[in-house]
Amino acid sequence: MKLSHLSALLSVSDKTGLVELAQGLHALGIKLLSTGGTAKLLAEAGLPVTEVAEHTGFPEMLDGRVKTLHPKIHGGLLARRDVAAHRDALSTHGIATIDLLVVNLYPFEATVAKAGCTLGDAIENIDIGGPAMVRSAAKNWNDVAVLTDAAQYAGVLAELQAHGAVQRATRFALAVAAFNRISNYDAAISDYLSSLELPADDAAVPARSAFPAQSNGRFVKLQDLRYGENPHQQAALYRDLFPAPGSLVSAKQHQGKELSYNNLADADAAWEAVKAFDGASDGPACVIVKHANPCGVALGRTAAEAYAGAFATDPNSAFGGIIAFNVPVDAAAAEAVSKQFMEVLIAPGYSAEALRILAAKANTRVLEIPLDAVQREGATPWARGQNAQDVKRIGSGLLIQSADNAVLAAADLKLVTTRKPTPAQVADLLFAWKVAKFVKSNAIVFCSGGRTLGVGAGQMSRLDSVRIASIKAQHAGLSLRGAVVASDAFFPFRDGLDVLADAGASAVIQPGGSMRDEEVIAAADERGVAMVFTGLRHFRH
Ligand SMILES: NC(=O)c1ncn([C@@H]2O[C@H](COP(=O)(O)O)[C@@H](O)[C@H]2O)c1NC=O
Repeated sequence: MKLSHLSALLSVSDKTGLVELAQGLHALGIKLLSTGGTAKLLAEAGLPVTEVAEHTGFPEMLDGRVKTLHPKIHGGLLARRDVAAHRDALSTHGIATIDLLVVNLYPFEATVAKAGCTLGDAIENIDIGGPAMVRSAAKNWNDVAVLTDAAQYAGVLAELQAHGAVQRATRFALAVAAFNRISNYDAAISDYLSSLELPADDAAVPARSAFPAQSNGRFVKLQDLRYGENPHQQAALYRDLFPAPGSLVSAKQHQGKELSYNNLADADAAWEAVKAFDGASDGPACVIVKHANPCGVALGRTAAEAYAGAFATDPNSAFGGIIAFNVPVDAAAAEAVSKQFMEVLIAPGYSAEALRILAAKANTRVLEIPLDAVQREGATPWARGQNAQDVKRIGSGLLIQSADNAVLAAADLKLVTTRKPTPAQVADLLFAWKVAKFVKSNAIVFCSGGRTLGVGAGQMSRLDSVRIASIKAQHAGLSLRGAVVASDAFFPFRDGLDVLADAGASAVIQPGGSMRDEEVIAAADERGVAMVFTGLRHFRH
């Protein structure tokens, strides 16, 4: 097929797949027009290409700041082929139409992500001519196909080969993708510039705030949801433009009903909590979540053992829960969880046998989220598979904070009582503290032997959370004798300490910092309870 009346303008920073695309276009008879570096590459590949400078009669200038900003380019992209006056204007001024635009932009995002990026480097990587052409072509999508991503090349080439033209629906989709790309590009520029402190000169690396003067959220829709938190609310699921490895939005669903809004919210709570335990160093962990709170968390030698511990904490609440593991689910774990009704099961993997067993629970949503790309010791929260920031919507506003990614070690604990916790108690205190972080405030978590025994969540009074946690343990038939307790924030009075000591607790972990710390420490000493302070609070609202 010869499409010799068509011409394509190619101007790309990232040259991936470019030669193959240009070869395909050339084979169809499409004329190639290109900017300096791109033209050079095409010419080296033996393709006949006209340089933009030759086409416009104007040299590229100002270190490439002006290359394609010319009426011969923008006229060729913007002219409506169905309007006689546009066609006349083109012929009066000797402007040829451009039917296909292939552009990707200077790598601004990658440049500013590098440590040591100077203000000057950042500014030089703001592409001007590229986005201008993309806008022109995308506005005139009825007549021009605009490609802004190498992933689009093969499909467009195949359409040209099959139909001799790019289909209308494809041109529209390409235009939408093009506007999304330049909108994301401009948002990245705005984020960068509005977050920095102007340095003395352009050769300096500017200091940047994590909270830019304008926040430009960039999210991509994954799916519409049947409804929101309640059936009268509409909802959809979005992912970050660049999701962190091991995050819920990258889940593969093996089976089960469509995920609902509440399923996703609870699944995220369960997954983030179980991921806090490293399968390699902590061993298998299982978290069961109901209404965004863990109702059971346990470690075990196997996934099945971890599940048994988590389930035993609160079998009533576990019904219809979300179950998450930090290690692959084997047949034994699949058999074990299959005995209960669960909404969602999440794990980094499943054995073939486990998937076969779970298939019998056809409605259960079974999600797989690989954890291999997560770097436990990664330099950034993103590399560690965590959000760097938390965002909460308030009336006409947002609250943005750095995420609560703090992790505590035994060496960080401050002993405040005469009685010292044993090494086994210290391990349990750290386990309880990790769990408390994922429980809504006021959070109280009784634990022993690497498993929860009673969880008090979301109460307006800390004392009530202690009472509820101990009552729940009683209902589950679990003794709290010798248990350890984590409190997400300090005890304001000794009463909470007294209730947990009455329940049988022998060691407590809490931030400290109350006006009445002395009173609470005295109560612990009086009751023979060992207590450590973390100096760190884990409020979760
Ligand atoms: N200044 C211009 O008129 C201009 N026109 C196109 N560009 C960009 O130049 C790049 C390609 O340059 P080259 O073909 O020289 O390697 C592309 O990323 C394209 O978006 C421009 N560069 C910057 O604005």
